Amino acid sequence: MWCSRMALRRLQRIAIAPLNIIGGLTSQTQREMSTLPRVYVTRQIPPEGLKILKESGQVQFELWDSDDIPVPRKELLQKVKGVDGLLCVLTEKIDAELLDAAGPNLKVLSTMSVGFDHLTLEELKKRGIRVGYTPDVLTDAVAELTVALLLTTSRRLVEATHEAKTGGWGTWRTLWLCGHELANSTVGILGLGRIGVAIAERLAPFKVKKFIYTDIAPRPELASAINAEYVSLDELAKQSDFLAVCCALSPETKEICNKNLFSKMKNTSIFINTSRGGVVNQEDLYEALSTGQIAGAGLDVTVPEPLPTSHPLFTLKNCVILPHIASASYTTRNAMSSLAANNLLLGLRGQPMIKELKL
Ligand SMILES: O=C(O)C(=O)CO
Repeated sequence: MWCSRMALRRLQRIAIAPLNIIGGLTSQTQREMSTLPRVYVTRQIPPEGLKILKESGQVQFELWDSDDIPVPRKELLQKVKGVDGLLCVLTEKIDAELLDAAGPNLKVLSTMSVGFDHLTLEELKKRGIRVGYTPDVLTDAVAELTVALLLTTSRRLVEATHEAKTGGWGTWRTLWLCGHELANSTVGILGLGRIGVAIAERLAPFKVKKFIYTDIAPRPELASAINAEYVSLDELAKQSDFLAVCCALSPETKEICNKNLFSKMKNTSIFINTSRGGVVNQEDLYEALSTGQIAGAGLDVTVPEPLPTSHPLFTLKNCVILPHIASASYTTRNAMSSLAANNLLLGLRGQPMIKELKL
């Protein structure tokens, strides 16, 4: 009895180590370890999530121990062989090839993201793999960043600091670096969900006159919280002084922001995207910005990511581009990693996850 408790304690300590340092254990502990579900983690996730996995004593896991470079596809296809669970981030494409490489043991996938356009859901469903994701915990951070990006773009802050630093700041001028203000404006939301509501709640104190939104269908419960009116996509384009894209990327929303939409927008409008780059046709956006069809764009997401520094959008003064940082606060990224770790562990125990996608 005493012996097996010791072994269990040792086992719990060892379970926190990446698989590749299992060697050197007694054969008894190795035998006990080998019965724990195997998990591959595709990124060095923030410490709170890692701690949950380590202290669970429930899994043996290996992780790609870097946050700077994603795991190379070839390595990933090797590492997933025979795993029971996979914890990934949004840079990993989870498709038929990867699921075939993993094989039939794989029962749970947990993504540390609210977006799931990197997952081939039909393939996961076909194989009976359960999927966890991380909504809600990032809503505040994404809404905050969206407001920051909107103001940065509409009040031309990047141009302004550049001018101040590089000698462009002459005398006080009456129309120099003028932008567009939120007071008395109409704000349009493309895709009204938790994040869209949180953005509107933060913008309302800026004396916005009206919120409008479009979606597949009206969403009265969410809309009533911000007193937003449901309109068609055309009306959204026509009426919005600020248009914030908050929809998920899907076959229906792919490049939904294109020439057709931009051509209906006002010349004074500001376009903001913190959802996914794929919802925008970037050539059409470049055209709209460079011809003055719209006044400015703030993008936290692009295709591809990273956007090559030689991309034409980087040449435009009226386009502010951020490197996909909407959820990047310490609190939020730790909360996302904890939720992803807990979803994974619950899934492997056959219990309901905290946040599980209905496939
Ligand atoms: O969670 C996501 O889907 C992101 O884009 C990162 O915040």
